[in-house]
Amino acid sequence: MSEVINAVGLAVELSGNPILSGLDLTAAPGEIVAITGQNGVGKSTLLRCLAGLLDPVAGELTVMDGPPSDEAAFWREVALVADEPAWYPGLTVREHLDLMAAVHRPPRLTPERALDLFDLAGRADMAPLRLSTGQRQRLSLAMALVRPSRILLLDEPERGLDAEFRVRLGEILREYAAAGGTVVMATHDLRLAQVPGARRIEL
Ligand SMILES: Nc1ncnc2c1ncn2[C@@H]1O[C@H](COP(=O)(O)OP(=O)(O)OP(=O)(O)O)[C@@H](O)[C@H]1O
Repeated sequence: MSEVINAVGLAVELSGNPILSGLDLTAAPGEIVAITGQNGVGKSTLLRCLAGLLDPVAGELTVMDGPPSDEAAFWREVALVADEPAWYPGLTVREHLDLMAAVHRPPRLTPERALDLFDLAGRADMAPLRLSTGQRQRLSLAMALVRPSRILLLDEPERGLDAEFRVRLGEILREYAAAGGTVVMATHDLRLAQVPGARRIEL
């Protein structure tokens, strides 16, 4: 199986301070890689690097066919859920999902299926800003999962989620990987990091 992410000897600095050094990481289609470690160890920094939002100062990094780049062609294959997205004013929860399904063809999930899977059916006609924190996080994840992608990058996807939904999230990620996708997530949830089939990397 050929890897879709390959980092060798990666080093990253922020404002001249070394954050990561000598980091090796691989991820193949069908894999879930869970990056764990203490606050400030560099998990989000690593994800930003994999997303092409931050350039390493040393090492080799390949994501799919080359170095990651913050360009439309790259983002067509890569879905990132990190900070809360900017919600479109005037669009409901359902319409945010409709938008994803209309733009990214063919959608992985219909908006109706996503509303069910992410327990948002009862909130479909509300504006996202009227949702609770955990419901907004579920909408962020649902929008990423409606789109087709090869790589899913998640920064603390468990943020705001209740214990029951965290278990479901593990199942959703397993399904994504079983269909050939690659998940790389930074997490503080050790149960999520140990979802069957996940490989854990402690920074
Ligand atoms: N602009 C910056 N300049 C210098 N250092 C920074 C900058 N931004 C972040 N850092 C430092 O980089 C380190 C790594 O931050 P990062 O957010 O990647 O950690 P993390 O492992 O994701 O932490 P957490 O578990 O708290 O989310 C931290 O020590 C942080 O203080």
